[in-house]
Amino acid sequence: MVMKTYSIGDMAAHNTEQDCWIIVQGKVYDMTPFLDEHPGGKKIVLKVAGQDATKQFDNFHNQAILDKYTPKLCIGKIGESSDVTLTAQEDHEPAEDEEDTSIGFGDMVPFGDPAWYQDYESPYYNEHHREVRNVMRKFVDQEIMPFCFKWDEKKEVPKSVIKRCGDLGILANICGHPFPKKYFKGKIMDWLIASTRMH
Ligand code: HEM
Repeated sequence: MVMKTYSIGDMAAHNTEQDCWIIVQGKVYDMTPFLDEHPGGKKIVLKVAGQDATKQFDNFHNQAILDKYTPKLCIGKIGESSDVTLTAQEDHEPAEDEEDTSIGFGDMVPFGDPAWYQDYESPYYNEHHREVRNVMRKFVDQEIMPFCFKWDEKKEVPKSVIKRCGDLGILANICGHPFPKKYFKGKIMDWLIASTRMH
């Protein structure tokens, strides 16, 4: 069967929840009917609607998933002539001290997520949490996600990653309070101690 060819320019108009196309490995996928079923949630897909999401796809899935869903969702391919790239921003994460308010967290279903996902006012959810959340997200996006499938296949997480978690103060989370300070250092540790004092 001959595949319909689209240009990058055609993609831009299909960037909403009612009409959501993405490019993965040069092919065009109409995600609209699949958004509500997508196991990773619809919001993450909508972030890359109308764009080339190959990198994001590769971060979270393997080829078998693409092969399985191609007959159902693929509507064509990107034509040769499309020399413009409209790649979804990989480095979208906010700077350490900056909260990304462009989009919330979770599925944004009212009462479907914990209230703090959507950044509702809360006396308990404060700046410390937001800072820790930003650092954690950045760490996971940059240092965990790109490698997690490889580690999964090897059935082994490199020791250097555990050490890095220790250096960042993340390992302290599993120790509970009082934290064994001498083994942990870093900003997160300071925040954990500060927020524990506040509660
Ligand atoms: C052709 C397009 C896509 C299809 C068919 C698809 C399908 C799926 C499927 C079947 C899963 C469950 C995987 C599993 O259980 O192992 C999944 C999970 C997920 N997908 Fe997609 N997806 C697509 C595009 C995307 C894109 C573009 C993103 C990101 C921008 C994304 C983000 C995620 C995330 C975060 C998960 C959850 C991963 C996890 O829990 O380990 N997906 N997707």
